[in-house]
Amino acid sequence: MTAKQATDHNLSRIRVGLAERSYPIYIGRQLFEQLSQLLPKLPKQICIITNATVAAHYLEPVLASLGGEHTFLIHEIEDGEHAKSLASYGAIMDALIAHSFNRDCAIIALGGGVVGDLAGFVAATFQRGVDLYQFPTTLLAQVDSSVGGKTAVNHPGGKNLIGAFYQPQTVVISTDCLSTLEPRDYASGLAEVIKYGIIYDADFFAWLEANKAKLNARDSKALSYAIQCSCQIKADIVAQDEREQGLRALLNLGHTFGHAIEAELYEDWRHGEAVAAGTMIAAEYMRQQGELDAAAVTRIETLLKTFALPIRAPKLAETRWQELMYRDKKVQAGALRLVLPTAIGNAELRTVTDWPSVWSAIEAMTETSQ
Ligand SMILES: NC(=O)c1ccc[n+]([C@@H]2O[C@H](COP(=O)([O-])OP(=O)(O)OC[C@H]3O[C@@H](n4cnc5c(N)ncnc54)[C@H](O)[C@@H]3O)[C@@H](O)[C@H]2O)c1
Ligand SMILES: O=C(O)C(=O)C[C@@H](O)[C@H](O)[C@H](O)COP(=O)(O)O
Ligand SMILES: [Zn+2]
Repeated sequence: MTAKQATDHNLSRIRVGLAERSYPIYIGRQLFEQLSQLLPKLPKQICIITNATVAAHYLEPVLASLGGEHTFLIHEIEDGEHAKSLASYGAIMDALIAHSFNRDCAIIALGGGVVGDLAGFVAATFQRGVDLYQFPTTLLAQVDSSVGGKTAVNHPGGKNLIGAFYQPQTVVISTDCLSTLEPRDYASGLAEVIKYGIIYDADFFAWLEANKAKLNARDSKALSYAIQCSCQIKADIVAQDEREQGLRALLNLGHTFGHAIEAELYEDWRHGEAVAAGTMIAAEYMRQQGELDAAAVTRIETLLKTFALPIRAPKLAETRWQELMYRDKKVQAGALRLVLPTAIGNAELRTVTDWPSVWSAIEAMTETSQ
């Protein structure tokens, strides 16, 4: 049965077209119940990486729909950003080896971005690479982390410092998962959705503004549209620049600041929350440079606030900001490179050597300055 014949009429399919290999993203309702129709025949050995929170809701339908002819290794990691670690990675490798998993096994990531990034790095490196399937269950993972092949674990020194580009075979987005998501995790995903509007698509940004009430109410049609647009934009960008030589860096809007916040306060800040505060600093920087009009900054702030996302950064010492931001993967020849919005719908990657101007924007956008 092909995707088009699958039982859910709302099913849509986006292709991530890469030079070496393309893959589909399926988006629809109750897709975890239709896996045998959507996916090619999977190998006998399947390792599902998940956590207890997600497993309680979605493991059973996934197992039932994949069928009984497989040998399953279910590996649950701890819940939280701290689990995106080399220790978790090592524990999964130990389990795969202890259970005699071979190179023809498949890894399924069932969970949010933490599970997806970690499972992706496992798949990229176990026996030099095995098939990876992404089943994202948070909004953030559905619109961003499951697509495009960035896999990673964190290091105490910073976010995503150890990882690989490794594309999945298929991404299956079952949108009903979002009904069980905590409000802060839902909003965190919306921060990455808003990012796409700012960097790439002014019409999409305006649509988000017009549909904010529906999105706040998790209206399924509005959500489905937002997920499809987000995945399409990400697929377009990744298809043009898989390894982040240029264009793809735009997906990092707000992240040089956001990753610094997360590295310092990951127990308290969700990824999307840190990205939201970081986006405001980037926008304020451009306003201070006279390159983004105040009305655009206000539109970004208003939309982020609508979803209860933080629009101000926590107070950190200037030296700590510098130390953390200069660990960013975009740093080149010792210089910061920041993604900076020039208008709603457009952003540029710029080398910035004038630290005082960056600090001025950070200071203006810190909590105490409200
Ligand atoms: N690879 C990429 O391109 C990329 C892109 C964006 C973010 N990321 C990474 O993703 C991570 C953040 O992902 P996240 O926001 O999904 O966080 P997460 O994976 O920690 O999930 C958030 C919370 O939601 C719970 N959860 C997951 N699905 C659920 C569901 N359907 N119902 C109820 N609870 C559910 C999780 O157990 C967790 O407690 C960060 O590490 C970030 O760096 C990666
Ligand atoms: O896919 C990308 O490219 C992104 O930058 C998406 C980001 O939302 C994501 O948080 C990513 O993991 C950040 O990448 P990093 O290279 O800064 O670690
Ligand atoms: Zn991100």
